[in-house]
Amino acid sequence: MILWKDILKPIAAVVGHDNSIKSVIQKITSEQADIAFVEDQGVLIGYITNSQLLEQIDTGQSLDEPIQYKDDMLKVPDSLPVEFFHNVTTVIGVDSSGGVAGYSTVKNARHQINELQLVHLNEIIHGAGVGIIRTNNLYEIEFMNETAEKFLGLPRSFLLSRNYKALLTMEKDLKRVLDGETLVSVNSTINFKQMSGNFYPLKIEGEISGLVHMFYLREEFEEAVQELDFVRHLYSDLQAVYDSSNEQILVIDEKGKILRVAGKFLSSFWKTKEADQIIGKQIGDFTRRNIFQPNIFELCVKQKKKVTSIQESSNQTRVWSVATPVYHEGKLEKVVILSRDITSNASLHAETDQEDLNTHTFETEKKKLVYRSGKVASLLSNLRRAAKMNSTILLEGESGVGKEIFAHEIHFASPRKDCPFIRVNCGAIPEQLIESELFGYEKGAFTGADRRGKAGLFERAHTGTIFLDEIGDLPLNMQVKLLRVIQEREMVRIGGTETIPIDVRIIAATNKDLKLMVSNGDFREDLFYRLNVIPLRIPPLRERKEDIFPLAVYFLEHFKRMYNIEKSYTPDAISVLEMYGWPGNIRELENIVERLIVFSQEEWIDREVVLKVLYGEEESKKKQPLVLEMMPLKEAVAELETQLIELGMRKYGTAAKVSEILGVSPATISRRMKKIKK
Ligand SMILES: Nc1ncnc2c1ncn2[C@@H]1O[C@H](COP(=O)(O)OP(=O)(O)OP(=O)(O)O)[C@@H](O)[C@H]1O
Repeated sequence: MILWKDILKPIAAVVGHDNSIKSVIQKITSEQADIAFVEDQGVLIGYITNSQLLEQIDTGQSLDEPIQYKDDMLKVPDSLPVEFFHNVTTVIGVDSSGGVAGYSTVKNARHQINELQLVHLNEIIHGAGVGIIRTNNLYEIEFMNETAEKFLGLPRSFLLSRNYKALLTMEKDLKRVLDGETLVSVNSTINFKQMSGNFYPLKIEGEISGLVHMFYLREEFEEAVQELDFVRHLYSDLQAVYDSSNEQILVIDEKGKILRVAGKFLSSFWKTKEADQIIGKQIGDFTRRNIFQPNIFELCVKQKKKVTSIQESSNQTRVWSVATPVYHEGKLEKVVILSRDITSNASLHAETDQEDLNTHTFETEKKKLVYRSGKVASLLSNLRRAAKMNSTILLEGESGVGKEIFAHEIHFASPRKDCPFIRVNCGAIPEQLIESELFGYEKGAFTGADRRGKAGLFERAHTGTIFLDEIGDLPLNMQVKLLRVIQEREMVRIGGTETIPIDVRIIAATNKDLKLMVSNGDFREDLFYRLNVIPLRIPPLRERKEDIFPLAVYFLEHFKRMYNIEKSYTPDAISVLEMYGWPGNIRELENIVERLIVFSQEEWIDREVVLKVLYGEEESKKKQPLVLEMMPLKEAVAELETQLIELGMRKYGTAAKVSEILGVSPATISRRMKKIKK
């Protein structure tokens, strides 16, 4: 609100009501005023301006004649807001003590109000990026805001009072504005800056007193348009990238609703054909229905940071996912999840194995054999001794104990180590192919055969080692043929006549009881005795528990490298692994470690997750100790005692403390410990 006192000017010249024109002109000139106020006995009764004096002279009056002053004047308290009154041209402001505080013409008051309103308007639109320039009706710049200053790159001190019309280059005549026209969307240039904006005539009391130019810089606007264009192109480029990407890109809102899917849609993971079918659904519904685990969105929201995890679906599709939270002004807005199918890597691995198995390429790379137990150490020393000789070795052991890896050890410890090592999985080759695979064929031997003929595995293993895995699965007719090769050390290709000498070291392996098979008539006795020259039994993992920890760490390292993530076991987790019975032996341990990586959501693989993975959700909730296999009671009690003492020693370090906790004498603990060490 504008008050009169804000705009009042001081009264410079006061004259008497009977003063001559001449004396008033002298008074106004000496005071450098353009208005003189008329008084009578100390009271202001009117006013006279330069132009009124000139009018009087114009009518032929002599300079000595008294002035003809005007009295359309009103006295108002100076603390009141400015308002305009009918038939009043000049206002005298009176202060609180009744004295004259100053004057203002109505025209000046309107002008001032306009000015202040413009300042006000500038404040309101400040930041909107609009330049404002106001001129008087001589085009002289009287007001400009900071944006105008910034846009034009010229300081206010330079521009104020300058002729805007002279500075401005534009396609329309600025005079039209002063004639009352509004010009909309006019391009103009000043100081090499291109502007676009509107020109408005500024009216005060119906009279045009100047113009207002409101504008923005064209380059800024065009930049914005270009930016928009760029974003549009970027979007279509990205769409193309997404479509050819191997990754699935998922955008989820802060509440877990799937907003968008781009890139490769992993349909088998979702168990859904089309990406459209998951849009709008809650991600949590999928994990609740166990379509896959874990809910990486939830992990990301909880941890408020980027998280990585392997997600596994109920149909064994595994994806490696990275979830990134997107924040806007400190608030979670969405989560973007990139997922890559790693099932294909795994099956690729299996396929290569399969291929090895079918084509039986040379497997010369030695696999690392990890162990810590005395049992494996002594087995290895026997095995290496046997390796030096050429005798046939029969490896016996449960499935998954690592028979192949021990066969490798034999080969690499033998004089044949630089020659081929050929693995034949007797159980995996179709019966009708087994003969041609083992012994090869001559060209044209049978329909579908390679025209050039093919060497069999025995030929390819010449001078090296042939590892006949799952020998118990070899069909009886093939057992006869194998026996002949072993006895005669020579063979003939299918369809061929030439005998080929064979110099191979045979290692056979089985997880079946071959003796029992012999007595059942399923395995030839003569072949059994030919193979069973040096039998070596590989103990199951439960009989060499000391190997569990180094193997678990070895596989964890392997998967950490494979998936490029960081995880470690807690000591309790290891204890649980060591207590487990491992019916599937090392192969099972390997699989379990991979699953632990999938299911552990933190960087630590803890006891709970191990229990869950090993025994399932329900079993894992049972109180320890867990007895999941049948065993003689005496053995079970001894096992429990051993585990309690070992756990106690790991936890408390001294026999005294352990005895206190277990409620037995320290002597009992020492005795048991001696027994354990044996
Ligand atoms: N001591 C070990 N150190 C490192 N890896 C091992 C060890 N023993 C076994 N493995 C690994 O465990 C897995 C199972 O081993 P392997 O295939 O040799 O078992 P197997 O006894 O031949 O089983 P099958 O019943 O199929 O004959 C393989 O990946 C193997 O590399």
